Amino acid sequence: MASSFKLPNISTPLPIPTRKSRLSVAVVASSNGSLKHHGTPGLRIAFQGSTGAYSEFAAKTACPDCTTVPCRSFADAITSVERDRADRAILPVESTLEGTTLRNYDLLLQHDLSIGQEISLFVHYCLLAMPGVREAELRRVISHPMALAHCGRALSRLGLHGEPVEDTAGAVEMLRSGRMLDTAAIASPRAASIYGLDVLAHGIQDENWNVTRFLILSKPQPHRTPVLPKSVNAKTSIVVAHRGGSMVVLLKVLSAFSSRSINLTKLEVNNPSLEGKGPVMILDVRGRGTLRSFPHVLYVDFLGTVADPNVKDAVDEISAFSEFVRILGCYAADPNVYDLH
Ligand SMILES: O=C(O)C(=O)C[C@]1(C(=O)O)C=C[C@@H](O)C=C1
Repeated sequence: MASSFKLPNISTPLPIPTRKSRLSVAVVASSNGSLKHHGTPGLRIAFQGSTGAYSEFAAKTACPDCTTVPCRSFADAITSVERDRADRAILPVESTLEGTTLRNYDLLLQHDLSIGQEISLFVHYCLLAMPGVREAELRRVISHPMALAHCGRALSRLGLHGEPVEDTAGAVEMLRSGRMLDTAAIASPRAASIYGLDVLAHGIQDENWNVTRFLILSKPQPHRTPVLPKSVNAKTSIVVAHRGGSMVVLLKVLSAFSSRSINLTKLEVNNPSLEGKGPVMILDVRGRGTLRSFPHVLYVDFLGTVADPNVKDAVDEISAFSEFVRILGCYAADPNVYDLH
């Protein structure tokens, strides 16, 4: 049965990224010029990893005055917000090299947090080693699995075996504390300077255009519609769950948006059964707060807010033919890609 669409839980809008943060972040893409820049001192943003992780840098770029809260896992970062140990959690959700990080989307779907902000970072990877260690002395490389995957060509060229650890900065910390002289880490130049390591090679990612998009999540504030400044382009993220053939639903979803001239910025089918995996679990935040399972879902991001009747009509139409629709958040679309210098 189709779920009826109601206005979603939407969090208070989060601070919009500054073009140049205290960390000397250079904005590479041009700003649309309409965003206001401000920070929220004292805001605590939970991230997965150790100080110096890319996620931490993304949080600091999005909100320069925030305090970052390191967590062991992305799930812990979410729990920190649920238990009021942090105000926000930041999750990487897609990268140009690997596509959508489905594991983090699963977390997003299984918890009652809303997306309040997005930020995209150029991710430049460096090969780091203990001071004085030369490339020829290296036997292995440790890093976050995503970083190892993004630097596959460099690893083969070096003839080095990659071993996954929790996060990029955690790998650097391990080198430092274990005084590992035969091991390198893949991490950011910022992590190298925080932990006092040498950078043996810069920009070792397989592709130059290596961008990771992060979402900043907060507890939803019930019955609040987004209060986004008029000058800001709003973006909404939804998940659409269905049981029938995903192609039919896909076409219907496209038609609901195209007939109203609503621009999509993301459209992805997640059908885990194709890889022999279990169903997608989604927390029904509007119903009994239970986890519901669906064989496949669509992730859709589009420009606009549900406060706009045209957008609301589109979502109502989708709700009428699908099994379940959840609004994941409505936030300021950020056209920039930020760079780490
Ligand atoms: O390990 C880190 O530094 C992270 O912030 C995590 C993470 C990820 O999970 O994708 C973030 C961005 C980079 O693509 C590599 C790793």
